[in-house]
Amino acid sequence: MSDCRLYLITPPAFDPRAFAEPLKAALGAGDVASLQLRLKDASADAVRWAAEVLMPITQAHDVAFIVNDRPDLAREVGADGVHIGQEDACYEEARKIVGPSSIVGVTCHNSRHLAMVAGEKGADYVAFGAFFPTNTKIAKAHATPDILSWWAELFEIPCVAIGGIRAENANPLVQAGADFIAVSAGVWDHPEGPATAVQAFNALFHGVQ
Ligand SMILES: Cc1ncc(COP(=O)(O)OP(=O)(O)O)c(N)n1
Ligand SMILES: Cc1ncsc1CCOP(=O)(O)O
Ligand SMILES: [Mg+2]
Repeated sequence: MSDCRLYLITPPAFDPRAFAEPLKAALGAGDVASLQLRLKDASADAVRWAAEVLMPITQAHDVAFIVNDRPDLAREVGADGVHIGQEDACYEEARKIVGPSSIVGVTCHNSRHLAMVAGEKGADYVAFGAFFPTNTKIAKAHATPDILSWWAELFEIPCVAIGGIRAENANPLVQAGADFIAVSAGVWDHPEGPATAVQAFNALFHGVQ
């Protein structure tokens, strides 16, 4: 059994009240560590409203709620943390806004250098990807599992694998030492529904030595 856990990313656009149902199904189906609210190009009010609807659900399941891109909104809505990319607020600014006890995660693409810099600054996790083709985002980089095994061997800070991951292709990433597998379409667009996808990921994590 591995210690790897699921890190869900919301679909790119959704109606919060309608999304509450698949979210409850996913979180009720098995272990999920966190949910990232990722609403690109949405207004601040849309992010606030989504957080208001979704956070009570994540809290009820003991799932961390992370806001993408916007440390200011993460703080305002009382999220557990923020995820920042290389073109978002810098680490220092994000940390200053969300405070010392909130989660700050940093995109590191396929770069060992970016990951070491983020870790040195105090990031709570580093994210590598994209590992597989994805329609969710035009990915800037392609990562391979060796960056996960390199990181896991040298550093204690958790690493996240992201990009086109489904239960069927995740095994090499789990084997390589990913602490979290970040997934959007692989859960929300699963042909048998999000609950089946969450179960399949957890079965994989439990089966890996
Ligand atoms: C867990 C996780 N990893 C990577 C990303 C990508 O962040 P970024 O590079 O800033 O791109 P956008 O997601 O903002 O389009 C992420 N969101 N989450
Ligand atoms: C946000 C992000 N960053 C790199 S790939 C990606 C998309 C993740 O979504 P999916 O799991 O649907 O590929
Ligand atoms: Mg970003």
